[in-house]
Amino acid sequence: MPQPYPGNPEKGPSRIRLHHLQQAKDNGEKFAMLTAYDVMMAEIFDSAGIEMLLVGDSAANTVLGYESTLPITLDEMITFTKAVANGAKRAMVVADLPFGSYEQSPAQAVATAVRLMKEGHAHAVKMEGTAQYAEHVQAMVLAGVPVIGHIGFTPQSEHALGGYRVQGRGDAVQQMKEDALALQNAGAFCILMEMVPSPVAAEIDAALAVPTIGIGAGNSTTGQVLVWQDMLGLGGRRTPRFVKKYADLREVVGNAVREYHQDVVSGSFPSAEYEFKE
Ligand SMILES: Nc1nc(=O)c2c([nH]1)NC[C@@H]1CN(c3ccc(C(=O)N[C@@H](CCC(=O)O)C(=O)O)cc3)CN21
Ligand SMILES: CC(C)C(=O)C(=O)O
Ligand SMILES: [Mg+2]
Repeated sequence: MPQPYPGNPEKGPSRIRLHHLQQAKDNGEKFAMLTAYDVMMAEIFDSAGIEMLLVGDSAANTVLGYESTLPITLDEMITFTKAVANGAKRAMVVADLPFGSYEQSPAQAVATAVRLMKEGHAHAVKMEGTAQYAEHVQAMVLAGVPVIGHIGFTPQSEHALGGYRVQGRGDAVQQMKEDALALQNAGAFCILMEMVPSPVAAEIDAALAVPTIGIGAGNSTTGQVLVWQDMLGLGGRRTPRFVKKYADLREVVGNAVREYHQDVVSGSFPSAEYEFKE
């Protein structure tokens, strides 16, 4: 992947587009995606060189506090997407199609994707689903919507899948490969695989012409994605095993806020430098 700023503002594309991601796959290079749900984190991730920002329906968990991704609405997703688009100068902004907003028909999927692009200013959408959703992908692509297919563990189907578990073991491998190929052939520009055994993800990546993104899918996918609150250690809840924790923001924020509280109750904040004079 061509490297952006920091330190290298001249080199690299001003906006990550589909062909840059395809080039990464073709050249054996990698790219990174992080979730984002608001403008400030979007700005930080964008300036740090993250190629793709995912406005995940994981906002249901990380922002709204639900136990699953099922309750988040399209209107809520549009609000978060707008905020992220406002902070993303270079990164491609991808929005999840939330549960219930696309399954009924290709037409419903198009209408939802159009709202995420027209009102949310997303550059692309991601849809959970198997080969049975190929027609949905085809209809969105025909309408000018770049689509990422999300296979493997698809959290919107947790109740159908029997909980949060690794997918694509044993007999399911061939089916998963066929799903990936069908979604690619329907026009998906990228396939995301969640909680898939690494050798299976590697095999599917090799079988596909388009780039892949992994989360809990090993090191052979073209790109990787993590939920930012997990990788920066903000989430207090148990984090999945595939998460590497790069910071402990829960501790950083907790300490700073405790200090502020202490300063206020002791009367040491605000001191003179924070006051307005007459
Ligand atoms: N904060 C957060 N991080 C995520 O990665 C994430 C979300 N939310 N919400 C939407 C989906 C749901 N995902 C998840 C959430 C939890 C596990 C999890 O608890 N995994 C355990 C158990 C796996 C098992 O039972 O086999 C693990 O140890 O990895 C996995 C994927 C990934 N996405
Ligand atoms: C975990 C990623 C892939 C996702 O779909 C989300 O954040 O909603
Ligand atoms: Mg999602």
